Parts: sequence; structure tokens; C-alpha cells
Amino acid sequence: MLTVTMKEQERPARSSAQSVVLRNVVKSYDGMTAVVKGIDLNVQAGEFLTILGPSGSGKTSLLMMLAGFEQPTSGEILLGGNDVSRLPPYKRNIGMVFQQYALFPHLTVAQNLAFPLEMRGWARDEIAGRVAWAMNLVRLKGLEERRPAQLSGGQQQRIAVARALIFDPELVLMDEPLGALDKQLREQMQEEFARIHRELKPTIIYVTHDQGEAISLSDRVAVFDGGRISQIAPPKDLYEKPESAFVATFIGETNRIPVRRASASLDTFQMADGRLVSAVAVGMGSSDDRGYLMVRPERLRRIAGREYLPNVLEAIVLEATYHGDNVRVRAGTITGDTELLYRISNDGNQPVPHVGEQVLLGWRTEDARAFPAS
Ligand SMILES: Nc1ncnc2c1ncn2[C@@H]1O[C@H](COP(=O)(O)OP(=O)(O)OP(=O)(O)O)[C@@H](O)[C@H]1O
Repeated sequence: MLTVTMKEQERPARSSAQSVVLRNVVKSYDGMTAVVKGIDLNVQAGEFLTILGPSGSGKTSLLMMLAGFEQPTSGEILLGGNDVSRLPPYKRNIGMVFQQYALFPHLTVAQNLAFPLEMRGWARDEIAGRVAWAMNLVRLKGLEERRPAQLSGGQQQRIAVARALIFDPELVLMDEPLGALDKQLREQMQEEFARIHRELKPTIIYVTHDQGEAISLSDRVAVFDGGRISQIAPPKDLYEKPESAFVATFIGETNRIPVRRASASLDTFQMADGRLVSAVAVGMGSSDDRGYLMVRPERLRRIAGREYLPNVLEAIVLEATYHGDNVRVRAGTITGDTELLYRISNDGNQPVPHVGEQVLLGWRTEDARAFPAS
């Protein structure tokens, strides 16, 4: 008998380098206000893309449209080159992992893993081999006969990940998959995700509130703001070269100094007390424009001895907080109008200043960026 499994018939050829393409995707639930406002996005095959943004910015709505649980009001979603905008979820070749593991409680681990393969008509002997492969992938060999309730939260989430990957999907969607786990387990699981992504190179779109997770796991991060992509870039660029004040403040901590542009041609800015400082101007046009100069706490340095920096402010220490590997120092400028934050590495070489001590804090021009006020 000729057995042609559905797996062979249905598995799409991975031809296009672009796994996911979104063209002007809009979503409105009430027909009046759009919560996703015209997203254009290309995700490369094998890319790990994270969607990060404040609550209500449209992250889950976008994920639900990718999964097929919601339809776009307008625009197109292409998966592996095919328009899937109107296809139901089960006809899209997508694996999903949610915060709540969503394993079937009455099935064993092996049966949970076999389920998506049975749905796709895989042959029985192939299923057994693939389940063994998946148990190996998530390093849980030996637990095949347990039920989900007999596993820890971290183990359940690994099974959920294995189940999402087992049928070799075109795309894996993950919505806050580590949200239910404690900090230590989250960190372990991040390493696990990174390893699995390195080994298998699935295309992943990952939604999280956790910046640390986004920065350490992703090839690129898309920062959402009010239904739009505010910036999409590799984590390092996003952190070090934000293109807007919103991204600079949303990702990581930053000092924010109100300034006016002193000259349209030079990167010089005037602080409220009249002092001139310098930074890379981003989207600040003519002179006199108001905005904010932003510099990361780790790029603001206490000046010791004869060190030269082009920008120096005198400040009084207001608070020094111990954080284990570093001490976080809050200081106010002498003129009293700006608060500054900097960190001292707890390496035993740097003295921790006491409250009330006067310090000189400085930065290099290239370490600060100035953005328009709105
Ligand atoms: N099914 C729905 N019906 C009506 N409005 C919805 C629905 N789902 C989401 N919304 C609204 O759409 C907007 C975007 O919500 P969405 O859940 O996509 O944001 P989010 O960025 O994922 O937020 P969070 O991080 O809080 O999950 C919100 O104003 C929300 O109230």
C-alpha cells in the first residue's frame, strides 16, 4: 500500500526568506477606533522578533491576527509567501505558546505532544519518533507518561514549547510565555529558549512586557506605541540609538534633562540654568526647539582626578542604594532643577559617595541623545 502521509502533502516548502509579511494591517474592534494602525512588517525566516510595548498598545491584537483568532479590519498577512489573512487558525501552520501552558490535563505528556501530529495526519511510527525527538529537545526524557499536573511550572512550559515546535511550523507565536514563572526559572527558561532557537532556528514572534527578556533573546525588537511600531531594531541599536524619547524612556533607565537647542548646526543645547551641553541631536530641527537630552545612567560618569569630559555638571548626592552588583546613586544638580542617576559598579575599587557629598558627573557627546519634547 502506498502511504503518503498528510505531513508530506501538507508541509509547505520553505522557499521564501521572508517568513512573515504584514502589509498595512489595521484592526478596529468597534469599527470606529483602530487599536492596530497600519502595521508593515517583514520577519525573516529563522528570526526571533519580539514585540514590546506598554499595556494596550496592540501587541496581543497583532498576535491574535497572526494566529487567526482575529481578522484584520484591513491589510494583508502573508505566511511563507501565502496570504493567510482570511484563513482559520487550524489552517495556518503556526505553533503557539501562551502564559498559561494550555496543555490537555487528561492526556499524558507524550499524548499532548502527539496531538498536533495526529491532527496533521502523521503516521503512528513517525509520531513516536518525533515525540522522542521533542522530549530530547526540551531535555525532559523519561517524563513521557506523566500528566501535566505532575510537572512543575517550568516543565509544563517546556512541554508547551515542544508541542508548539513538534510539527515544524512556519511560525511560532509566544505570548508572555514566561509570565507565570518566578524570576530564577524565567532566567533558566530564557537560556533554554535561546538554545532551542540556536539549534532549530524557527521563526518566532514573541510578546513580552519584560525588557530584559526582549533584549537578551531577540534578533530584533519592535517597540509598539498606540497601535504603531515606534521603532524596530536589533536590541543593541534600540538601547543605544533610540530614535525617539518614547523608546529611550521605555527601554531601560535614562536621565532626562530639559534643554533647548542652542544652534541648528551644532549639537549644542542649553539647560534651564543657561549652561551649554552637547549631545547627538535626533529629530530636533531649528535652534530654540525644546526637548530632552537623554543619557543612560551607565554612561554618566563620576569624574575623578584630571579626566576630561566635554559635559560636566556639579551635583549633590541625594541617595545611594545598594543593589548587590552595583550601587545606584541619585543626585541633584547644584541649580536644583535636574535629578541625575548614575551607577557605581560594586567592584571594590570605587568609593560609594555619602548623601550630601558634592560630585562631578560628566558624559561624552556621543553617549547622549537629544529628542524633541513631543
Ligand atoms: N476583543 C476585543 N474587543 C474590543 N476591544 C479589544 C479587544 N481586545 C483588545 N481590545 C482593545 O484593544 C486595545 C489593544 O489591546 P491589546 O490587548 O492588543 O494590547 P496589548 O498591548 O496586548 O496590552 P497588554 O500588554 O495589556 O496585554 C486595548 O484598548 C483593548 O482594550
